[in-house]
Order: sequence, then structure tokens, then C-alpha cells
Amino acid sequence: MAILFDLIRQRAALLSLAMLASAGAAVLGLAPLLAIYTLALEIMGDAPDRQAIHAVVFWTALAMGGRWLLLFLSNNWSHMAAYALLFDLRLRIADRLTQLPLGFILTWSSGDLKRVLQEDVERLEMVLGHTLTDVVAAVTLLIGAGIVLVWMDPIMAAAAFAPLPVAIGLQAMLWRGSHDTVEAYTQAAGRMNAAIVEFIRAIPVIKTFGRGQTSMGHLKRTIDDYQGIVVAFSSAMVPAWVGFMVALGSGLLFVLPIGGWRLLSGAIDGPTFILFLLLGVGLMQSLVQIITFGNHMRTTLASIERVRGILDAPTLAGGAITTPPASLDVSFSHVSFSYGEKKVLDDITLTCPPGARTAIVGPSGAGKTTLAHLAARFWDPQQGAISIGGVPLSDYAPETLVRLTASVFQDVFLFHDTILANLRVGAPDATREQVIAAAREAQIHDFIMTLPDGYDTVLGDRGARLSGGEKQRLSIARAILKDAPIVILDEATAFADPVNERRIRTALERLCRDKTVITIAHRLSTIQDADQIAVLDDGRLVDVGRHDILLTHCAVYQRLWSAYTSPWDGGNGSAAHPPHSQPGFAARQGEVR
Ligand SMILES: Nc1ncnc2c1ncn2[C@@H]1O[C@H](COP(=O)(O)OP(=O)(O)OP(=O)(O)O)[C@@H](O)[C@H]1O
Repeated sequence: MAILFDLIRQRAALLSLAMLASAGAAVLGLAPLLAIYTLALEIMGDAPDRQAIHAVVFWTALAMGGRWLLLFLSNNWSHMAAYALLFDLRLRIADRLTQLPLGFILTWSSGDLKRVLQEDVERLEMVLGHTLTDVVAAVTLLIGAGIVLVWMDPIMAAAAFAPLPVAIGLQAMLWRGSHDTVEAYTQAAGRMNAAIVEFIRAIPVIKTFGRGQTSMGHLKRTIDDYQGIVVAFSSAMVPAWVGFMVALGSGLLFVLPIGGWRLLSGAIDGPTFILFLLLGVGLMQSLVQIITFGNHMRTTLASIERVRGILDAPTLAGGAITTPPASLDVSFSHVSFSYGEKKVLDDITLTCPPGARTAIVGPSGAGKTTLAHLAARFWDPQQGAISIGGVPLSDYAPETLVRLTASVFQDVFLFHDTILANLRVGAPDATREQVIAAAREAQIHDFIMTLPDGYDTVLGDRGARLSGGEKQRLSIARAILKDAPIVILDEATAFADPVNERRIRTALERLCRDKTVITIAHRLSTIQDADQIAVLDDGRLVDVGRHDILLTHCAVYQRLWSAYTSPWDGGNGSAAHPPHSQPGFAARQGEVR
């Protein structure tokens, strides 16, 4: 709720004006009813005054014009405020996302992040742009007209408001019973959305493997689940909701007999009776708007909670050191790391010497990627410290740390922009000539020159028009251009054709020249000449050494190597590919930060 008030405060002036205009429009909305009352007084009076009748028509028309103007202004102002707030909030979330550890962002699916940025933020528009002013109008009408009615005849006013306790009681029943159901509904809707997104993404796999029925099964289950909850929700809510609506319309049951009795007894006149029939009965409908506001607020508060999940997530503390370190070694000192309760790295102490290549190997799930992510500061370890040149990563200013490392990971992201802009991501000031030189070294220049606009060709959505190998080489070109002294690589597991593989190997050899390199190795042939190989097993560092030495005494490495060199998969997924005659790098895909 605090975040909502905080947002409202930022556009308080505009929203207040919108609410005032809405309240004014509501008051003016009473004009036709009062006109009927006044006309009835004139017409039923002894000597109807033509001039007075004309005046009533004139003032009513003026009031209607004024109401139109106030509604127009109220809508305009509330929407201006709402969209400005939405814009601010989206920027705040986007800004926060850039400050949050990458590891945190990787735990969210892109569908969930999109939902927060788009649907959850959009929900505020409904409240701020529409229902807030509607509810102000409804409350104004209810209170304003209530005062007028009580002033005219308290007994008749009591008759008009008689259904109110019943309506409120039924609404309270609805609210009390619905909390768990609304929660279940929200979760079922979330599961169904996620299943739909997954299904759409999986269509190529489904078509390739002919798993249509199986994949549809999960989607169908989530839709059935959602439908079941909606039907149960409706059945549980309908009786009370219908009762509420009937109660709202039942004012006539009280106003008609009591009004008739008071009219006949001379306590009220005809025009007053007519006014109570019109106003007293119609007034209750304002409650619907108030209830709608309450319902919108409930779903909006759930959205705000999700927004807060991002805005309140802890960022990594950045230090103040901006000078590059004298030495470019990367050291892990007694590092332990857990994802939630699950410990995946345990007391790792390892130094990656400057200008040397350290390969990390181990069975699948041993923690290789996590260790590389920690070196790139996706997360901070819960225990121990990671340092560059003896300075803990957290002591560096974030921009300095970004300049010190280039990461090439498996998921390549290419912006919907020109190739030139995509290559300049890590080096915005690079000249065109420097970009071309980097592309040449990454073995991608010739391909770029075959594109219609060369370096100015705009890439499709997520680089869809490029092959996997082309994307990899573009990402390596980015890293070469960035020219960071420390390179963190995640070799991917996908095969490349021999020509592409040779190109990638050449590009990576160029990228890693004279750099401190930490590489996650999936193909052991590529790391036989690494300066040191760190062997991980089940989150622990079991050995560090060169290939030949490890082969003589490290049981885990021997197992990996034997599985790797066996003609059949020895049961270890990460090292089951046949060795290549030439050692070198074979990273497949990569994203450069
Ligand atoms: N975001 C995450 N949340 C929870 N657990 C995770 C997360 N990322 C990885 N893990 C778990 O941590 C362990 C180590 O994973 P990691 O990816 O570091 O291993 P790896 O050695 O790189 O594996 P592979 O060779 O299969 O890629 C695994 O058990 C994995 O399931």
C-alpha cells in the first residue's frame, strides 16, 4: 500500500484536481433530478410560473454542460497522472533490474518479468485512471444526496437507505469468503499463462519430437485447473452477489409504501415523494462503484506486491575503488554458495593466475557455472570472498568491475538494432574501424559483409535471422572489442560444424590472448593445454593441476577423461563427446556483458 501512496504523492496535484472535478461532476449530476423536483413543485402548485420553468431548464442545461466539462477534465487529468505514474514506475523497475544481481534476474522467467512490467503496472492504470475518480464521484453522490434527503425528510431518507445494511452484510460475506479463492484464482491464472508461454516456445521441439499430445497435456491441465477454480468461484459468489444487486434495487419496497403513507397523511408533498422515488432508489447504485473499486484494489495490491518483489530486492553493494588492480589474478577464498537452502559450492579456494587460462571441469551439476557466475559477480557468495588483484569484488565501483571482465555465456542476446550497435554494447565509444577489426578477428566480418546493409543491417527479434554459430562469433566480437583483461567463458555443449568450430576456436584464441581466462570446459579436448584445470565434484574443489598431472592421480578427472575418450557415452553428460585432434577452445554461444 505504501508504494501506492508513494506513487500517488508524486502526482498528487493532478490526481487531486481529477478527483475534485469528478466530485463536482457528481454533484452536477443531481441537477436533472432536482429539476424534476422543482418542475413538479411549479406544475403542481397553484400558479405555475412560466419564467421559473424556463429558468429550471436553463440551469439544468448549464449544469449538464458543466458536468460534461468536469468529466472531460477529470478523465484527462486522471489519465495524464496515471500514465505518468506508469511511466515512472516502469522506469523505476527497469532501473532496479539493472542494479540487481544478474543471478537474481536469471531466477525470473522472462514471462514473469514481462508480466510485472506490463500487466501488473498496467493494473494501476485502471485504479488511478478510472476507478479512483469513479469512487470519489460515488462517495460524493452518496454523501451529498444523503444529506439533501435527510434534510428534506429523515423518515423517507431512512426508508431510502433501508437496504444498505443488507447490501453491506452480503458484500462482507463475499469478501470474507473470497480471500483464499482469489489467491487460488491468481495462482491458477499465473500457471496457465506460464504454460501457454512454454507451449508456444516449445512448438519447434514439439513438432520435431512429435510430442504434441504430451505437451498439450500440461497446458490442458492448467486450463482445466483454471476453469475449475473460476467455475467454483462463480458458484460460491453468485448467490451473495445477486443478493447484493437485488438488495440495492429494493429501495422501492420501502420508499413506496412509507412515501405513500406520508403523502396521504400530508407529511410530505407530491414533488418530495417523486424526488425520493428517483433519488433514493437510484442512489444505491453508487455502492456498485464503491465495491468495484474495492475489488480492483484487491487485485491491484497483489500486483503491487509483485512489483515490490523487484523494487525491494537487495542489490549488490558497490564499492568505491575505480582504479584497476596492479595484478589481474582472480582468487576464490573459502567460497561457499547456496541457492536458497541448497548448497552448491563448498569452501572453494582457488587462484586463477593473471594472463593464464584456468579451466573448470567436473560432472554435470558440480557447480562449474555457478563458480563462473560468482567470478562475474552474478551473486555474492554467502561465505568467503572473491577478489581481483587482492581486492574483493564488492570493493570495486560497479563500472570498474564491468570494465575488468568480459563474460561469454551460453545465451546470446542480440538487440533489435544494427550489427554495429550490437557490437558496440561493451565499448560504446569504439570507432567503426575498431568494430570492423574486432569482427575480422572474430571471423564474422565476411559474413556481415554479405548482409544487405553490412554493419548497418538491423537484426531481427533476438537475432533470429542469424545462425547459432554466427551469433556466437558476434558475441565473441563484442568481447574482443570490449578488450577486458579478464575473460569468463562458458563453453556450450552444442555441436558446431567443423568449419564453424574452427572459426570459433580461432576467434576465442584471439579473445583470450594475454588475458586471465576462466573457462567452463564441457569438452576436455579443449583444455588439455590449459595452464591449470580445477576439478569440481559435488560443489567441492577436489584437485587443481595440469592435464597430464591430473591424469596420473585425480580419480574424478580420470573418470571424466575416460568417459570422454570412450566411444560411447560413459554416463557423464558433460564430457561425452569424442576428442578433437587439436586442443583449443570450443565455446559455442555467448553473451558479452
Ligand atoms: N538458479 C538456480 N537455483 C537453484 N538451483 C540452481 C540454480 N542454478 C543451478 N542450480 C543447481 O546448482 C547445482 C550446480 O549447478 P551448475 O549449473 O553450477 O552446475 P554445472 O557444473 O555448471 O552443471 P552443467 O555441467 O550441467 O552445466 C545444480 O544442482 C543445479 O541444479
